[in-house]
Amino acid sequence: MTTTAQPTTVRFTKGQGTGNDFVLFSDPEGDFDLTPDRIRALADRHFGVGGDGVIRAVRSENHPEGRAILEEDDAAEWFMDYHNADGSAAEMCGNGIRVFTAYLLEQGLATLTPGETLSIGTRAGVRDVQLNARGFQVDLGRWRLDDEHPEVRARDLHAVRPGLGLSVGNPHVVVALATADELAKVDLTVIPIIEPAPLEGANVEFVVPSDPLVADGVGRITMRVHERGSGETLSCGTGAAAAALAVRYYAGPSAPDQWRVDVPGGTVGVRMFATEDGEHVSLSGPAELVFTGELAI
Ligand SMILES: N[C@@H](CCC[C@H](N)C(=O)O)C(=O)O
Repeated sequence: MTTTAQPTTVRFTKGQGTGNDFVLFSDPEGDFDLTPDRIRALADRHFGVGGDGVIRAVRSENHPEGRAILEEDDAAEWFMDYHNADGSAAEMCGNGIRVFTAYLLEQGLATLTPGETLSIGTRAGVRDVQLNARGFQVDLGRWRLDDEHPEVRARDLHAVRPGLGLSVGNPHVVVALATADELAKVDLTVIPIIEPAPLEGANVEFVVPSDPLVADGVGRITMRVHERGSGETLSCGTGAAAAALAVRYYAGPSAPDQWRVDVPGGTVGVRMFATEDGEHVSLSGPAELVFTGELAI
C-alpha cells in the first residue's frame, strides 16, 4: 500500500466489539496527517493491521469537528475520529465507541466507574457511555425515520425488497426477511443496491424476527449487515439499533422497547427510552482490546 505522505510510525491498538474490529491510535494534539491512504493502509487485512474501521483519539479542542462538538457539551474531552476501512469518514460507530472507551480507559486518558458517564464527541454529536452488565452502554441519542421508503436489491435475494430508512446518527436501510435460510443466502460480497440511492450512501441491515418475536418482554432478531465503506462486517452497533427500531415499527404498538440482536459476531442489546427531547435509543455490548503494535505507514 502506498502513501503520498512521508512514512511515519503509528503505535496502534487493535480492538473489537462483537467482531466489528478497529485499529485505534491516539493523537491528542490532532497533528497527525491522517490521509485516506494511511487509513486504508492501517485497515488493510493483508498488508496492514486489518480492521473494519480506524479510530483516532483526538482531544476535541484540537479537532475542527471536535471544537464544534464542545459547544454542545464541553465535557466531551475526547473526539472519536472514526473512518471506515475505505478511508471515508463516518458520523458514528456504535461498536467503535465502546471499543474507543475501553481504549481511553486502558491508555489512562479517561476514567469511568459504575454509575458515571463518559461523554465522547463524534461527528453525530456528543454520545454518553456508561458501564453496564454487557460491558458498555451508549446512548445513541434521538433516532429518525427517513421520509423516503427505498427499495433494496441484493445478490441472491431474488427480488427487490422494501427497506426502511432510519438515522441513528448515521444512515441505515433495514430490510426484513422471513427466514434464517433467506438471511444466510444473501450475498453481501457485493454492495446492495438502494433505490432511490441515499446521497451519502447507507449501511444496509438484513433482519429476521425470531419466532416468537418476544420472549420475557425482550424482542429478538437476527441480523447481517453490509456497512458503508467497509463491506460485510460481523456486527454493526448502530445497525443493530436501526434494525430493532425497524422491526418494532413493523410490529406495531404492542412491540417492546428492549431488544436482543444476534449478529454473526455475537449479541448486542438495544433499548428505546423516552427523554425530554424525544425518544432515544441505546446500545450495549462488549468491547475488547486485542493486541498492540507499531506500523510504519
Ligand atoms: N460499525 C459501526 C458503524 C461504522 C460506520 C458505518 N460504516 C457508516 O459509514 O455509517 C457501528 O458499530 O455502528
